[in-house]
Amino acid sequence: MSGALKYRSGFGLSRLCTKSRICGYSPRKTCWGQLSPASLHNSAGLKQPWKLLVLRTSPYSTLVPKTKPSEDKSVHRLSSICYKPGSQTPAPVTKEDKPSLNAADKFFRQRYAFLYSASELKNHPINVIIPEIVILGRSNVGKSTFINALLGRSDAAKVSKKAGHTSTMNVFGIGSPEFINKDLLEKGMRPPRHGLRLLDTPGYGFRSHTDWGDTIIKYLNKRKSLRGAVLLYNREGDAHDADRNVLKALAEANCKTLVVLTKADTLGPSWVEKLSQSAESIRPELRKLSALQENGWKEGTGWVSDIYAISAGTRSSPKGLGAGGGIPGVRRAIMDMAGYNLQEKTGVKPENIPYDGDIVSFDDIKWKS
Ligand SMILES: Nc1nc2c(ncn2[C@@H]2O[C@H](COP(=O)(O)OP(=O)(O)OP(=O)(O)O)[C@@H](O)[C@H]2O)c(=O)[nH]1
Ligand SMILES: [Mg+2]
Repeated sequence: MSGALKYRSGFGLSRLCTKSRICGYSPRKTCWGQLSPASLHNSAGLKQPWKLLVLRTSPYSTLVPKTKPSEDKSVHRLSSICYKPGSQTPAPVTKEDKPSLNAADKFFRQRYAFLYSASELKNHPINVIIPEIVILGRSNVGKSTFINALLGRSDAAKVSKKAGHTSTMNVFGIGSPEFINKDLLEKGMRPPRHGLRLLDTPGYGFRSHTDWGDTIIKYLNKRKSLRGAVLLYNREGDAHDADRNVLKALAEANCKTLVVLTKADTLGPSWVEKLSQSAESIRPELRKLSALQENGWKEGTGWVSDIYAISAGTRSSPKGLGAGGGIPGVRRAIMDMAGYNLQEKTGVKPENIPYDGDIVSFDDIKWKS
């Protein structure tokens, strides 16, 4: 990721504003289920997502209560379950890790707002400056639960035992916008209210719809503010054809990819070995895929070689895992993918360095699907 602009923060964050991604678009219809296309509705059951957007982007203060009754305090603040290549045990959290884990923790918990639901690419409002991270995975793998855990809450995204619950792309704004380069805002544009956007998506596979997949594939290829994808695998890490198709789509779109194994708590006392086996089985697939790409989607640059694990949806976990285990490490990895530099020393005042990269175009809203 080439950085042209750098801000320094007051509490240990800085953001690298990157040049826009350029990627080809080839429509595919192989992902997101085999069910017959249904007429798409947004999460409130309305057929006009734009109206929903207007209704739900009410002033920020009404979206985030001052008291946080549902704040989930079960996640240990600085835990991380990260399997580095060749290692059979998770990398220990060291003293040096703590400031960056802490900074990511603050950023994610600081503020959030539900912004809008979109069932088609053209329903996504223009966003030229706030980095976006999309969460992908099979139906029921735990995407919505994962978003709640990242935010340190239990009620932001709707969770269900029933597969296929999330049926639109639901977008959350999080963190402070203080490191975003506001120079890129055109006259009349609203200043950013968040530092990052997270997108919950409908799952693929069981009870999914082809239309959902088409929309997401278009989003991966066209959205210039997209900085990366978190691909959730179930705990066994067993890749289905649907997972492979999505990985291929990410590779072809040259979208930076972070793999996270979910539901680690269900693995029992030998979770360390089982997760290690999963990580070791996923990496060769990623390597095989990146060998076929000529667009730069390689280990390290195209996909993150560290594989993370989490147990997001439960308070009781096997020994050593901890309730909500691993979430803080993933928060930091997401911020890294989004272009934030968490290694900066704290207490440094913001500093502007002129942007010399491409100006991100304004065209998101004009695309027709
Ligand atoms: N034990 C355990 N259960 C989890 C975990 N994460 C999610 N779940 C459960 O898995 C089920 C599905 O979770 P969701 O977050 O709704 O899954 P999803 O991927 O958003 O599902 P769709 O929106 O249908 O694609 C729910 O019953 C969650 O409580 C986890 O880490 N551990
Ligand atoms: Mg969901």
